[in-house]
Amino acid sequence: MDRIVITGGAPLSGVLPISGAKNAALPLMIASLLTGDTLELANVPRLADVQLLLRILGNHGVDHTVVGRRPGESAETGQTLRLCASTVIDTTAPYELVSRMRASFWVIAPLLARFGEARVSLPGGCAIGTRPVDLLIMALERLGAQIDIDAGYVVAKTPKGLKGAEIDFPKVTVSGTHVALMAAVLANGTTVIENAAREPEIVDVADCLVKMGAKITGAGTARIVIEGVPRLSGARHEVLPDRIETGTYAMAVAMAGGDVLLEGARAPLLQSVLDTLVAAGVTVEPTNEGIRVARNGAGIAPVDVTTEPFPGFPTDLQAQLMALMTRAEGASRIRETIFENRFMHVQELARLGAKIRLDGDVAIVEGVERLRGAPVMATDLRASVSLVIAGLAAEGETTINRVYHLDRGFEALEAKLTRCGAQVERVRG
Ligand SMILES: CC(=O)N[C@H]1[C@@H](OP(=O)(O)OP(=O)(O)OC[C@H]2O[C@@H](n3ccc(=O)[nH]c3=O)[C@H](O)[C@@H]2O)O[C@H](CO)[C@@H](O)[C@@H]1O
Ligand SMILES: C=C(OP(=O)(O)O)C(=O)O
Repeated sequence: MDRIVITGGAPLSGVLPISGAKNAALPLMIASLLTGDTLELANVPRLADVQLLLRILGNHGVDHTVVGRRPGESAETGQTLRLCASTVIDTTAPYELVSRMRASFWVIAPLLARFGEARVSLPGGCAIGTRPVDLLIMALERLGAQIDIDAGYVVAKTPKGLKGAEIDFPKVTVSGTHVALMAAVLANGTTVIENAAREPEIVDVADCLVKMGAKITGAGTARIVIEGVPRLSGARHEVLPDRIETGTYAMAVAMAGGDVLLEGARAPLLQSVLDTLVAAGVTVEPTNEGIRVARNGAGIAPVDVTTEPFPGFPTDLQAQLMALMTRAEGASRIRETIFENRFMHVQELARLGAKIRLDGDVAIVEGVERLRGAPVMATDLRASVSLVIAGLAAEGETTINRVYHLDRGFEALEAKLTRCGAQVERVRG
C-alpha cells in the first residue's frame, strides 16, 4: 500500500490550483441518469471516488468518455467527462459497489424518477458516524414512492410516477436535499423542500439541472421549489471549485507559514472558514485569480469554532482546523455537531505530540511549541489530510499510511504541495 512521507519545516510559496469539488462532481455525475441525452461535465477532479462512481454508473448502463484536455485543465486539475444514460440496463446498485462510497446511494432518486423503480444497497457504516438514510427514504415516500427494505437493499417503486409534495426535513441534510431535488425534477406537479441544505454543491447541482430543463427556484436558501417536467435533456456544466480543498490548503499554508495563491478558489464559498483563519492571525486576501493566504512570522492565535451546516464552519474542515490549532499560542475549543464520531484524528495527532482533550462533542486543543514526525494512519478522508497538515510543521519525518483515503478526495496532493516547496513524497508499495 502507498504511503505519503512528509519532511516538515519548509514554508509554502507560489501558486496552488484548486480542483473541482468532489461533493458537487459526484451528484452531478449521478444526475446524468435523469436524461437519455449527453451530460458534459467539465472541471471534474481526478479522484478515486469519481472513478468508482463511473464504475457504478457503468453498471447501470451509463456510457462515459473522457474528453481531451480543455483550456484551463492541466495534469493536476480537472477533466471533462461526457456521460450518456440512453440505455439503462439495470436499476440495481449492488452492495459491493455502494458499500464503498456513500454518495452512490443517491442513484436511487434519478433511477426511481425516470424508470419508476430502483433497488439500491443500503450504504452501510462509516468511520465518522452511523449516517442513516431515513430522511432520504422519507423524502421519496413523500413523493409517492413505495419503499421496502429487502436483504439489505432499499427497493423503491412508483408504478404511477412520482407526485410533487411538500418535504419538510426535521434536520438539515445534504444527502436528503440532493435526493429530494433529483427525484422532484421529474415528478408530476410542484415540490417544496423546506429546511433544505444551502451548501454551494446543492446550488451547483440545481444550476446544472436547470440547464437540463428543470424548473427550480430557491436553491441556496432553506426553501427550494421545484416544478416537475416530463423529461430533461443534455447540457454542459462546469463543476464549481472545491471549498473543502481550498480550506485545507489555506490551513496548510497557515500551519507551514509562507505565502500562496490558491488559484481559482472563491471566497464566498467558505467565508466562515476564512473569517476563522483571520481570527487566528492568518492573512487572507481574495483576488481576481483566487485567494491569497499568508503567514509570515506571526504566531497562530487560538479559536473557538462549532461545525454547522452551510454557511457555518464545515465539518469537512474540522480535522484540518484541529491540526492547525495544535500549534496555536493557547487553547482552542472545537465542537463537532454534524457527525457523532468525527474525532478519529485526535489520537493520531497525539502521536505527533499534540495535546487534545475530548469532552463529549468538544475537543480542547492546547497548542504546543513543537510537533515531532511519526508514522500515523487515519480512518477517513479529512482526518488523513489533517495529518498531512500536521506533518508539514512537524520536526523530522511523518509517514501517513492508508493513502487511499486521501486519493478519494484530493487531486494531485503531493504534486500541488511539492510545487509550493513542501517536502512530500509518495512511496509506492
Ligand atoms: C458526498 C458528500 O457530499 N458528502 C458530504 C455530505 O454528506 P451527507 O450528505 O451524507 O451528510 P448529511 O448532510 O446528509 O448528514 C448530516 C447529518 O444528518 C444525518 N442524517 C442524514 C440523512 C438521513 O437520512 N438521516 C440522518 O440522520 C447524518 O447522519 C448527519 O449526522 O454532507 C456532509 C455534511 O456537510 C459532509 O460532511 C460530507 O462530506
Ligand atoms: C465525508 C465525506 O465524504 P462522504 O460523504 O462521501 O463520506 C467528505 O467528503 O469529507
